[in-house]
Amino acid sequence: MRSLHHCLAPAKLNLFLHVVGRRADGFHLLQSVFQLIDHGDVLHFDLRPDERIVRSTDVPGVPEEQDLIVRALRLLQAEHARRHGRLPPGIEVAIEKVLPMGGGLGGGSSDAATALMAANHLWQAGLTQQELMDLGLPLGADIPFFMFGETAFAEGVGEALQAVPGPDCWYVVIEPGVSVPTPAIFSAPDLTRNTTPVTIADFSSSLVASGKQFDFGKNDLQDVAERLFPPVAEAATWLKSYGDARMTGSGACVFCAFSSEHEADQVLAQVSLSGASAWKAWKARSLKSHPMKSLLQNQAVME
Ligand SMILES: C[C@@](CO)(OP(=O)(O)O)[C@H](O)COP(=O)(O)OP(=O)(O)OC[C@H]1O[C@@H](n2ccc(N)nc2=O)[C@H](O)[C@@H]1O
Ligand SMILES: Nc1ncnc2c1ncn2[C@@H]1O[C@H](COP(=O)(O)OP(=O)(O)O)[C@@H](O)[C@H]1O
Repeated sequence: MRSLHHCLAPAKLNLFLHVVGRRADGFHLLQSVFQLIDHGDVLHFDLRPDERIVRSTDVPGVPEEQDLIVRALRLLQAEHARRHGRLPPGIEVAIEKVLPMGGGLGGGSSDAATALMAANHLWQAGLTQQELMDLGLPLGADIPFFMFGETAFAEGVGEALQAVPGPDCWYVVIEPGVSVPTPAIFSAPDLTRNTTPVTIADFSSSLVASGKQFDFGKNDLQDVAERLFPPVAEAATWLKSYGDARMTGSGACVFCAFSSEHEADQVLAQVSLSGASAWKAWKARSLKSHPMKSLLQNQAVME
């Protein structure tokens, strides 16, 4: 096989995100539930006649050499060479960028995870899921989750993952029109860093009690993001009139869950009437499993 086209790099939402401590190196210890949704970037991969990793699409603000996709593919190419004694062919990657940067949707990490899964297959590199997760972690804390590929309770900096049942629901997501740099949030002096740890059972029993998991906990990064980036606060306040709206990741996007597509459509119609021209709003459905998993299984059958 020489190509893999139309590979989704889905976004994630953090259904809650607690900061429970700090590591000796300054990184923050988190607890979160990560949920995949059916909205994301679309990537296309073609093997090359030479050994170069090349990005054929311009991504504003992200030079090719810094792109997480290119960096991830080079890491895997080197690992392949270490294991098999030769460099595999290069790859040309084209990106249909849909997800905003600095949106808390994990776009860059998801792109990198999809690229690693696609290249592992195209090159027949043979890395296990755990080996791919370990390879990706230094590039971005969310990369292991995307490779894990199902709703997960995450601890550590996001690398310790356990599957949990996810809600089947629709989300309205608002991009408030600002990009939030993650370091600005974690370095804020007023960030709450000592939330009492919860257990998976606490989270799961909230589903049994309420029939929905999205009203569990809170996003500890939200107060700081709202103070530093007022458009985040404006979008969150507006969306809160329709349910338990909150921010994802370190921002800037805010989301609210609904049990039907119809309810989500009704809220989206109100966004259009709100007059907030800087906002971009869309709906997405929760995903049970990463689409690359079934794509790769089907491709394997077709070979
Ligand atoms: C908080 C999350 C939740 O998903 O935010 P989003 O990126 O999705 O918004 C992620 O774990 C973000 O992880 P990651 O994407 O790797 O963060 P980076 O941008 O590389 O981190 C930038 C900087 O933030 C600080 N940082 C990051 C993660 C963490 N757990 N503790 C930290 O203190 C570090 O100083 C780091 O150098
Ligand atoms: N392929 C990529 N897509 C998006 N961002 C990328 C990519 N490669 C590197 N980056 C860098 O990662 C940063 C974080 O982007 P992203 O993961 O989309 O946001 P967030 O972590 O807030 O969800 C961007 O500002 C950009 O500098």
